[in-house]
Amino acid sequence: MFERIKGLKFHKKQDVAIVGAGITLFRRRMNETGKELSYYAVKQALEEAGLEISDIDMVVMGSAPDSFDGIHMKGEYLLDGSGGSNRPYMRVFVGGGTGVFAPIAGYWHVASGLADVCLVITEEKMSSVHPHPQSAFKYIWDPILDRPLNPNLIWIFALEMRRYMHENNIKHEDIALVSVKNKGNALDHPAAQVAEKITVEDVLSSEPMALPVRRLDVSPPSDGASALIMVAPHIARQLTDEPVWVDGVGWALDTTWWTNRDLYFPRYVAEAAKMAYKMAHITDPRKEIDVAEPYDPFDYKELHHMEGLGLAKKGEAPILTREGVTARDGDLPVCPSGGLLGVGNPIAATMGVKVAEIYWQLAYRAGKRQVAKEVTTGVAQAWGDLMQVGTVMVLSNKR
Ligand SMILES: CC(=O)SCCNC(=O)CCNC(=O)[C@H](O)C(C)(C)COP(=O)(O)OP(=O)(O)OC[C@H]1O[C@@H](n2cnc3c(N)ncnc32)[C@H](O)[C@@H]1OP(=O)(O)O
Repeated sequence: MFERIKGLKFHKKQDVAIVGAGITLFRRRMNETGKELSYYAVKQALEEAGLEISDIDMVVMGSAPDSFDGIHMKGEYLLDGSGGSNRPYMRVFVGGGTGVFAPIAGYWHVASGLADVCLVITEEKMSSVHPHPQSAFKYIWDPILDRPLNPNLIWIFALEMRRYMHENNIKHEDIALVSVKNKGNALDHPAAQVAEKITVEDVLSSEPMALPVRRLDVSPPSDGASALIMVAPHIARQLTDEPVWVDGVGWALDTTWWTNRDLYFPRYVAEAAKMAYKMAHITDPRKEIDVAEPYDPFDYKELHHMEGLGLAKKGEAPILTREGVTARDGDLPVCPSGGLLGVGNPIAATMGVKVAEIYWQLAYRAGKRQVAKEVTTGVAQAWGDLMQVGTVMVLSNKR
């Protein structure tokens, strides 16, 4: 098969299905190593797929900066817990975008025909960083122009949130609704760290971090792991009557210079989505996507990313949220998992609340989190790196 995606030539040997997923509890897990967390997630995914570790052809590991676990070359460190020994194993990494980039790399392995069964495992252990995970973020910036300003992520997101609010004339109340929705949805997620029934007033009166950002606008640092099993069609048909297929993948990185991007719109997500939608033959995402998991480490980011994904026009995502369209029983459920705001944010391991959640929704295996409407197509997206990467995957339960 030959497809051409936005100037790229792509030879697909076979389709790719997801047949199992696993996720650990997201918490400060000081007593367990990253290897142990990885093992728990892999075991759960294999059990769901009905496979043994000996059935795995290749392993893709995704994890964000080494400094979180405090172990240089952490891919090698995590190899044993990830089931990667004595088979082809690779680590991929685009910071916070890794939770969707790792399954994109799993897709390459199977779609190219190199593997029929690929295990994708993502892990993060942020509690290892002293005095606080924010101190590790300090070292991701340009050493000459950015670092002397001593930025942390909260400080940077305050700039971006302010710009988004200003450009689209959006009030903090409208943004806070995302936190209320996602923390409420997370009450039904067994892995959740900060699930809570809260109000807009709770968000607006929570501790100021770097205004306009307040504590309840923000996801917490977490430890955790998640896993996915991606297989060729002939294996999928042996394992399940309900495989979920990868229809499109896309990724894009914008410049790392803050001054050269307009922070009100995530162009990197729009470029990544364009690539994934083209591959999935999606021309009108608002109509054709039934359920979405955009990346939501901060409440305004869900809105920002919905607009980047073409699920809402620029400045329209807060209106859809206010009207209940994005609720779990709405016309376009967004973050039915509870997202990073409710389940937690162990950076790369959020694959378990993004791609895995869309897989569970499309396989009708999401239990209490299952959205009310009938679903055939969903999109998962992640963001991060130096806050300029978009990674997108479109899934569907139809062939
Ligand atoms: C690409 C991306 O994903 S970008 C986003 C990357 N992630 C981040 O930047 C993390 C952002 N959040 C934070 O750094 C922190 O939440 C802060 C700085 C806002 C608050 O941190 P602190 O007040 O120092 O809290 P600290 O991290 O010490 O945790 C203390 C407790 O509060 C909880 N907590 C921390 N932050 C939050 C939060 N935002 N919401 C709810 N609970 C929280 C923790 O779970 C912890 O509970 P535990 O003791 O039971 O484990």
